[in-house]
Amino acid sequence: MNALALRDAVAEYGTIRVLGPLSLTLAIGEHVALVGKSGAGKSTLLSVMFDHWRDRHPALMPQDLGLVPTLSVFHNVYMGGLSRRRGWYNLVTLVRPFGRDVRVILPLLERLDIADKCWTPVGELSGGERQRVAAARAIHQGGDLLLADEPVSALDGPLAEQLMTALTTAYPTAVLAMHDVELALRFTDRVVGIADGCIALDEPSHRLTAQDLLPLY
Ligand SMILES: Nc1ncnc2c1ncn2[C@@H]1O[C@H](COP(=O)(O)OP(=O)(O)OP(=O)(O)O)[C@@H](O)[C@H]1O
Repeated sequence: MNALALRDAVAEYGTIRVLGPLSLTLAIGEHVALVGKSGAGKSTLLSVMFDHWRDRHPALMPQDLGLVPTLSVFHNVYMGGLSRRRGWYNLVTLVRPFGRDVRVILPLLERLDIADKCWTPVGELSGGERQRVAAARAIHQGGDLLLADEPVSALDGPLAEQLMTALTTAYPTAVLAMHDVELALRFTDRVVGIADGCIALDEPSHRLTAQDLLPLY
């Protein structure tokens, strides 16, 4: 996979420009945090990346998670790999999952500390549990590139760290919008600060402290 580049990207809602023009190159193997205050344009930038790099089949973990509340945790995670199976196989799975898929998905749920909810409908889970299901689905999808919007916003402490570890280990290249700057600095290689839809800061994480990011807020 070659480097991923955006050149003079813009996004508008109606006649109002909310992003760009903005250029950014992402090296393969790089974990990048997008930081900035609410409304700065982080989600918009992630969706521009998703559209622009669609041919790389990025895994997307959207802010609203996009889970199906009536389906079980297992089935929501299984959906990450839907395109790998034939239609009939997916239909049978809806009624009676195959053992080989359970043997793949259950250990993933165990790693994220949510295996006990495997057969629970997602609509009955807490916000933090749902976030871990969405992360498991993104990991189950597999691929080279992850785009995640606030993937650990409903978690804190060890669970947030566990999820950040799982996501950054599963995906060699990732862009993660994050509001927890301490976590962003610890788990990513590079921080891109967004302000008013433009890049206000772009530095390797090891050169930054949380204090350096304060002017973005
Ligand atoms: N559907 C929409 N219609 C019109 N304006 C929108 C829409 N979605 C977002 N915006 C505007 O675009 C700008 C950027 O929003 P965006 O969601 O990208 O910010 P963000 O940095 O992700 O914020 P947050 O941290 O709160 O999620 C904001 O001014 C927002 O009001």
